[in-house]
Amino acid sequence: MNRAEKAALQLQAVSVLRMLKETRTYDELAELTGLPAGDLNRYVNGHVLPGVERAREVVEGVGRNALADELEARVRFDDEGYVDNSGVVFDQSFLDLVAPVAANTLNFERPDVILTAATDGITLGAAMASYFGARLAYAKKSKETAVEDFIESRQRLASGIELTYYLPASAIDAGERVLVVDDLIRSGETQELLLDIALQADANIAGVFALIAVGDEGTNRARELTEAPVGALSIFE
Ligand SMILES: O=P(O)(O)OC[C@H]1O[C@H](OP(=O)(O)OP(=O)(O)O)[C@H](O)[C@@H]1O
Ligand SMILES: Nc1ncnc2[nH]cnc12
Repeated sequence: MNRAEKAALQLQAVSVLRMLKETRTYDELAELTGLPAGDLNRYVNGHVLPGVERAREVVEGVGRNALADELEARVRFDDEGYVDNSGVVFDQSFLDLVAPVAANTLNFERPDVILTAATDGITLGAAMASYFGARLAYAKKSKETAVEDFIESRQRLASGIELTYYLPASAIDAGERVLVVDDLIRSGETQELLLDIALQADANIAGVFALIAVGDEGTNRARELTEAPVGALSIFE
């Protein structure tokens, strides 16, 4: 880890602690994290930064569970099991907290490009790209104007409807490491199309990450298509 990465991790831990502090007293935060309340006060108020190892424990341990709880509190299911995740994908600062937690706990290789699907994957993709210093590419269901060359991937869904995603061919170079992300994975059809686009670009897959997995169909499908790590922050049955 270089110095900038250490500093990013330390600041990240402060952000996680501040988010947790919003709904807790310092004593409750001390109980949750196992850290002394006085230290937590100094971190939250920005007087002192946690050491790198402490920062890692906060981001990887408490951070992950707390974020998963927060995510679960923010999403709503309708009567037919569809998810309203606007409380999550519209909140860039929440997503900024997700990126390092995902990276630290799922052990992806550092990507060159984050690949996602318009529309709802874009804000998570932007947070991940910013964290890794990677580019963001998003495939769309229609062709972007003035772009000549596209990679396209088409699939007939169980419903019989055909779904096509298009990505400007210049968005990914051969040999680049691509991390595929999305807000939600259910059937895995979208991830399959994104993985196909990355393979058409002769890229290497670094991993597949979703905020929310509804059941395990989609993640299992992705695991059949790549040996890279596949995971989600929260799984809903
Ligand atoms: O695993 P799957 O069954 O493929 O479902 C997941 C996909 O569905 C949603 O996108 P949607 O197609 O609704 O487009 P949107 O982001 O524009 O709403 C979601 O953002 C994922 O991309
Ligand atoms: N919002 C949503 N909830 C559940 N499954 C989905 N598949 C595509 N969009 C979805």
